[in-house]
Amino acid sequence: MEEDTGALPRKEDFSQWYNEVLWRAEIMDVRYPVKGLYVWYPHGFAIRKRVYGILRGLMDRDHAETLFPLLIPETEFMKEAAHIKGFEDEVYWVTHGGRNELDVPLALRPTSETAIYPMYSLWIRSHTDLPLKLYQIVNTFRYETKHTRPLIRLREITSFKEAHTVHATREEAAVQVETALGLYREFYDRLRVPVIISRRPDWDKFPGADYTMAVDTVMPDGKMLQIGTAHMLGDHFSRTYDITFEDANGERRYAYQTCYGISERSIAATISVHGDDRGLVLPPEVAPIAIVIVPIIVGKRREEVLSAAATVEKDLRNAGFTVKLDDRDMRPGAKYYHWEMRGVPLRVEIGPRDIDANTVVAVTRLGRKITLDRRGVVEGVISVLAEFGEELSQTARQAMADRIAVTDTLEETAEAVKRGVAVVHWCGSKECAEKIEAATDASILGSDIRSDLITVSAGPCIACGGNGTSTLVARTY
Ligand SMILES: Nc1ncnc2c1ncn2[C@@H]1O[C@H](COS(=O)(=O)NC(=O)[C@@H](N)CS)[C@@H](O)[C@H]1O
Ligand SMILES: [Zn+2]
Repeated sequence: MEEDTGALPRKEDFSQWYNEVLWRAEIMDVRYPVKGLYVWYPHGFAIRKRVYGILRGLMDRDHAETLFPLLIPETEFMKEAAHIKGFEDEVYWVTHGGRNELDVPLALRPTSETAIYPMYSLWIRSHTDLPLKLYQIVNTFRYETKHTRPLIRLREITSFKEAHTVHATREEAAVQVETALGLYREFYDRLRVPVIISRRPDWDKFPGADYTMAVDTVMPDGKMLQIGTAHMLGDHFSRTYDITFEDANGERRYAYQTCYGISERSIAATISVHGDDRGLVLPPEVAPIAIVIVPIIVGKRREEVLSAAATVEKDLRNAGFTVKLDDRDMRPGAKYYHWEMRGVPLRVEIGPRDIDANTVVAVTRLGRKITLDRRGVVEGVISVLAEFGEELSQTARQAMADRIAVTDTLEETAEAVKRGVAVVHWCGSKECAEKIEAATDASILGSDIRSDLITVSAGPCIACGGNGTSTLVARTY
């Protein structure tokens, strides 16, 4: 890859910072000649592998992973009216095989309900087949007409985790939606990314769903990014795709369903929330390299320092860390710059003084310097990295808290959404929503808010004075 040249834009110029850090930290190459499609650099792919390793670990607790075809026949795709309406402008179609025109055009899956549910109809017969909880991690395709952005708004979503569950009752499906939200909260806790959960207004729900619960985070520019959704599908799709089961009394019943998805926006959020002016800052759990060892070579003790560094590298690797010993013939400062850009959480420096004192110096990516006893270096590193992870969580949580404002008037709200999310009382009516969105140049994100940073309350709608409940208003990606 191209070598580092010059400083990054400051993080407060977030848009430029984000674009530049993607290539300087070797995450994505955006030069692929199809709009909305991008290429994973190996370093970015290694981060993706760890992020989705965490997600798989959580999903595999009580889901089974599977894989459905990419191509969906028009006959199946066109069955669910609301679903089609929501996706008809976004679907890519395959119309030819070679020079032969296909008798049935095939959709590239924008999401997989219409690929999966005809098969669920064949598989599900009895209540003993329920609940069925499957997921897949695939690429999906959406002909996004808004501004595309790497990891954030793609035409090929390369890392689309979609879960599709089937239940005997609406109540059980509703519980599953809550379970999915708990799983997403746990996933984002592991990425040290703070989230706010809310229920999307009806006009923003998933096409064909009863309701949509969304997981959002505040980005450094104050805009909200939707980084996960969980949908209650009710029995809409089971009636369309004839997913029925025989209940305990032998009655044939329509099933109730949910689906919930996460994409590489999870990685966009991790990069954006934790990064700083020197580049990536990665939580230890997702860092391809957790520790870089930099030997401080002075004068004639070069060999001694290098061999001491190699021993520490061996000890840390045997303890299970991914460690890199950077023995390149470069100034230490240039090495620090290189690894800070790539978000390595911990640097361990070893020089002649450390050998004599039988210590090593640990420096976290956030600049905390700790001298560790050489003998206890593994235990020392374990606790420094644990504290580092906690520090990331707290810093990110505080940054989000600083961008949440409770506002009582349209004017205050219009101000607040310039730098973050406003919590207002809204009566739930469409006309008031339009008034609020027009006055603030922002969007109603949702009510039924779940966040320990926000106290939900009732109060006069800021547009009409009627009975309102706490609702999020913010600019969005
Ligand atoms: N164009 C896109 N690029 C990147 N991520 C996207 C894009 N569109 C949606 N997402 C992400 O994918 C998540 C799931 O997409 S969705 O449309 O809301 N839901 C579904 O497709 C359901 N079938 C859940 S599996 C969204 O919450 C959002 O975080
Ligand atoms: Zn109102």
